Amino acid sequence: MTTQTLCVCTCVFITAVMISVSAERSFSIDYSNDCFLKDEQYFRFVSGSVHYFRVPRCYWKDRLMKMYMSGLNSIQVYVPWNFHEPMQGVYNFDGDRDLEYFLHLANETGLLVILRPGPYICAEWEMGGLPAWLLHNPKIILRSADSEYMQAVSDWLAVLLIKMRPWLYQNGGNIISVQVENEYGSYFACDHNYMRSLRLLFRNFLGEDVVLFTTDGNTDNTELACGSLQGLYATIDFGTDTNISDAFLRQRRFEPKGPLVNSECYTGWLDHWGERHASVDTQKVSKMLRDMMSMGANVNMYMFEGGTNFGYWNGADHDTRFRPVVTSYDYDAPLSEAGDPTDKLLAIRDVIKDFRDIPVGPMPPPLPKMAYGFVMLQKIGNVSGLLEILSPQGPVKSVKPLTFEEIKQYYGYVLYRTRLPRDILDQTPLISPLNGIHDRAYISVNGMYQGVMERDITLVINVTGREGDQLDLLVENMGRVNFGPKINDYKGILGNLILGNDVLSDWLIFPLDIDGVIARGWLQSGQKSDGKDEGNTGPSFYSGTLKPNGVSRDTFMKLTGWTKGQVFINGVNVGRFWPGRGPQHTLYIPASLISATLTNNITVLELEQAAYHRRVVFTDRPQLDNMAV
Ligand SMILES: CCCCNC(=S)N1C[C@H](O)[C@@H](O)[C@@H](O)[C@H]1CO
Repeated sequence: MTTQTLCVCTCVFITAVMISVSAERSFSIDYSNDCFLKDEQYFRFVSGSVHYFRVPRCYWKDRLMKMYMSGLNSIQVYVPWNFHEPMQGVYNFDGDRDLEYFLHLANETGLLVILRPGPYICAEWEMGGLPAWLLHNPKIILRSADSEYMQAVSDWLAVLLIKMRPWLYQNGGNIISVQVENEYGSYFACDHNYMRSLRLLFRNFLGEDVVLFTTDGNTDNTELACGSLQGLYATIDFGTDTNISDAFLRQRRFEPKGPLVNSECYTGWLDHWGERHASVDTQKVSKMLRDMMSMGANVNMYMFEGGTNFGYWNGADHDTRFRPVVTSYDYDAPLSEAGDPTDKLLAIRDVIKDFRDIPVGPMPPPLPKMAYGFVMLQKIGNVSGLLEILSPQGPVKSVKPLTFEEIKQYYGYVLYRTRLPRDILDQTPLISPLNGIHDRAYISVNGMYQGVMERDITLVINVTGREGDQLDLLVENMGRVNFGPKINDYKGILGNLILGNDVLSDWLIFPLDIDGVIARGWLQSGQKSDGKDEGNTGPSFYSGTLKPNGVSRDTFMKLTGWTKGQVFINGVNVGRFWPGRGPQHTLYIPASLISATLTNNITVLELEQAAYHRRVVFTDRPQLDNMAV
């Protein structure tokens, strides 16, 4: 047989296989029998939400296996646009961002996937998943047919959805359906042209036979009226505080035929700093699940595994005031933040087993935890004194303050510096007249800490000083609003600051590469350490070492006596701490960040007042509750 003949035969064989595979695989809606069909057979999904972007890659299989052993046949997963396109036109799908590897693991575990690529996802994630670089144009209308927004959306979806197409069930993958936008009916714009444009893009990139759907809250019909669209199957979301029959009646008004679907059945709820820890009663969750499954409904439990808002990724809500979400996304979910099965999971599994066969075998046990004990930290220096390292390119000079977005830094911290225009020997108010501190500013005069200004809470602070003294405001982005009309959430100092009768001007604005500097190990204890205790010199870095003990285990870091800041473990930003506000009092540290053999570096950015004892402790249990610190 000639090579050419062999090649032709091979192509024919592969084509035949692909046709036979694709011919057998299909996922669709059966409007006659009000159900989904998988390969032309009745199918009901029992699903749980898990966010790969909130779980270290090394733990994805662990969480997926526990979800499978719980009796789920599907998972539901968002795709945060800002997680994958940090700068416009720059894409990252590596490591903890390797979505296709996550899909592969789900497939390997026997789990189908309900994909929710947004482009907006809400999810208590920074700006609801939208990239902050969209805000370069202050006139942009997010989540609308705005041409600049739609161009960016189209470019992003071209990258993502072309990647996703082979993963569709009918193409041999495990994605059974794809959500367009997210609770669009809850957004003020109600722009049907926007939804029509998205529908066209999704169809263009994914083909005509994928099940596309929408999800909307259902407190009243306006949400579904603005969020649904012909050609996208309308589904709803609700929790234990909703009457199930009433809810599905509202879905039926928009989908008179087809499967009943609750796309977000809330198993718990999110936590904001300074508020009581949210929890949802297990019995209520079990009963709601049983009732819905008895009706033949398709259910996705939001969340099944919540995970963690590592780094700066938490979002915020803003109704009456700015309410940033905590680092933990435990969500009181069936799997804890650390992936441990809870009583809620066991109760849910007991319900599911009455409706479908669940895998035989034990539920994987909680992963071992380690109480590594105390670590003493040493002060390295304050932010104001480390600018040469933290801001090597130097400041941006501007008569008036510029926002984070204007200097093209999107997350973390920026230092704003100016000089006092005159002697102010008496306590003089420093005011942000337009409530323009977004979100917290830590204020120092000549390196001596004065206090905090905070969005919506502390708009005035009294300072004193002499003409020409250095006034520093370290401004923190606490996370962009992820829900509602204020998601175009600019950060930094918005508008001018007034000191007494003076408008402060002639600013030096320092972008800070804190994460890069710490990841490169350029900030170690003993370096520029001032050693002596010269009072509170404002936001400062502290570091110490956790000696290896031959064991690398999950652990929880407790910062009793510290005030507020950021933790880095071996150069990785694990998130914010704020024990004085709570309800979160420990930070989850996955074992993947702890070396069993090398000395572990612990770096803390303390924004306000360090613990006098300079100690932190690594314990074997989390504390996310309303107990005193
Ligand atoms: C406090 C307002 C919360 C708004 N978000 C709501 S209703 N939710 C629906 C939203 O679709 C989902 O991404 C999550 O954000 C969920 C809450 O966990």
